[in-house]
Amino acid sequence: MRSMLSLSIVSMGSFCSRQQPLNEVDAEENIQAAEIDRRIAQETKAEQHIHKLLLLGAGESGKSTIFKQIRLLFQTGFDEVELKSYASVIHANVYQTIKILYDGAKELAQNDPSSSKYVVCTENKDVDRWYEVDALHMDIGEKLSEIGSKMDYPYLTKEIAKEITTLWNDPAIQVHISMFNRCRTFSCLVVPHKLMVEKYLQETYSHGNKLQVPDCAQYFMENLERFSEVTYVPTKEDVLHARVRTTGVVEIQFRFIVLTCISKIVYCCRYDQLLFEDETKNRMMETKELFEWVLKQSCFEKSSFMLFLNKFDIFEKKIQKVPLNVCEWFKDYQPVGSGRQEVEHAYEFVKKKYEELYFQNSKPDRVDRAFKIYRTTALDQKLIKKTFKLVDETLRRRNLIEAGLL
Ligand SMILES: Nc1nc2c(ncn2[C@@H]2O[C@H](COP(=O)(O)OP(=O)(O)OP(=O)(O)O)[C@@H](O)[C@H]2O)c(=O)[nH]1
Ligand SMILES: [Mg+2]
Repeated sequence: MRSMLSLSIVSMGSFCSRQQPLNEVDAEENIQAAEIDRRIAQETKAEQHIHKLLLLGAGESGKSTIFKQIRLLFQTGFDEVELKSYASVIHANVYQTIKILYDGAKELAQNDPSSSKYVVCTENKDVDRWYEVDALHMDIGEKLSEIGSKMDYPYLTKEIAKEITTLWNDPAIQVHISMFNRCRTFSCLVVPHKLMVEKYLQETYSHGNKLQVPDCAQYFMENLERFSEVTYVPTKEDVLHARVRTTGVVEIQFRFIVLTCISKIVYCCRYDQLLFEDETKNRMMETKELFEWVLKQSCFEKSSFMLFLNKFDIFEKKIQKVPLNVCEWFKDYQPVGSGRQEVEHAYEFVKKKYEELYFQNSKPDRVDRAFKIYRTTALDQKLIKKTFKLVDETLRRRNLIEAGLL
C-alpha cells in the first residue's frame, strides 16, 4: 500500500506544465499536497484495521500452498482457465521428478565401487546391485531424463505416461524414492529379497536425503493416467500439489489480513534434508538461522510471530523411521517409543526448541509481541481453515489489547 502511494506522488509531480505561471503551479501543488495528505490519513486509518502478515520460509516449505489455500478458502478460488494453466506445471513436475529419480539411481550405481554398471536385470537380480536400473528401462530413462532437463516440456501423452510408469515401477527407482522419502511405507516398495530390506535400511541413513525429490513425487506418479488425458483439467488437489518455485514477493489480501510471501520462515519436516540452494546445509538448520535472524531485526521488534510447523503429515511419518537427533540442533532428543506417542513427543520437542529460540532472541521487555506455534499441513484445507481462524482470533485479541480493552 505504501509503495503504491509513493508511485502516485511521482506521477503527480509530472502534471505541472512548464507554460503555467508560477502562482498557478503553486496553487495546483497545494491542492495536490492536500490530496496526498488526505490519502495518507485515509490509508493510515484503514491500515489500523489491517494486519500485515509476512509469510517467510525456506524454499519448498509450503508458503505458496498456504497462499493457494487462502485463495480457495477466502477468495473465489481458481477458475477453469487458471486450473487449465496448471496442466503444464504438473506435467513439468512429472518430468522433473522422474529425471531426479532416474539420474539419482544412476549416480548411486556409479558411485558404488562394488557395482558393474547397468547390468541387465534378470529374474534373479543380484541383491547387491539392487539399486541399478533395469537395462531394459535404461532407454526409457535416458529419454525421459533428457526431456526432464529441457525448459520446454512436451505434453504428457498416454504413451509417455506409460513409459514413466514402467520406470517408476523399476525396483531401483522404487527403492530410490523410498530412500529419499523415507516416510514412505514399505508396502509401496518392490523388495525382492530380505537382504535388500536390510541394505535399504543401512543405505537410507547414509544416502537418503541427498537428492531433491519433491514431496509430491508419489502423488504425481500415482496420477499419471489422469494427467495424460487429452481433456485433462487439473483439480483443486492437483493445483495444491503442483510445484513452482516462487521468485520475488507475492501479496494477497483477505478479510482484514494482508499476507505477503517472501521466499525465504515456515519450518517444515526437513530435519534430515539438505537445502536445494546449498546442498551442504541441513534445511532445519537453515530455518533455525533464518528465524533467529528475523527475530533480531529491529523492523520486526514489535511484530508478533505465528510459526507454522508445516508438512506435519510428512513429519509424523518420517519420525517413525528417522530419529530426530540426526539433526544437530536436536542432538539431545531422546525418543520415548513409537507410534502416536513418539510423534507427539518429537513434535513437542521441536516446538520447545523454537520457543527457546524465540525467547533467547527477544528482549525481556517485549511483552507486547505475541508468539504462537501452529502445526500445519498446507494440503489439508480444513486444517488451514482452522489455523487461520486461530490466527484471526489472536490478531483480534491483540487489537483489543492495543486498544486497552483487555
Ligand atoms: N505433503 C505435504 N506437501 C506439502 C505441504 N505443504 C506444501 N507441500 C508441497 O510441497 C511443495 C512445495 O510447496 P510450495 O508451497 O511450492 O513451497 P514454497 O515455500 O512456496 O517454496 P518456494 O517458492 O521455493 O520458496 C509443493 O509440491 C506442495 O504441494 C504439506 O503440508 N504436506
Ligand atoms: Mg512458493
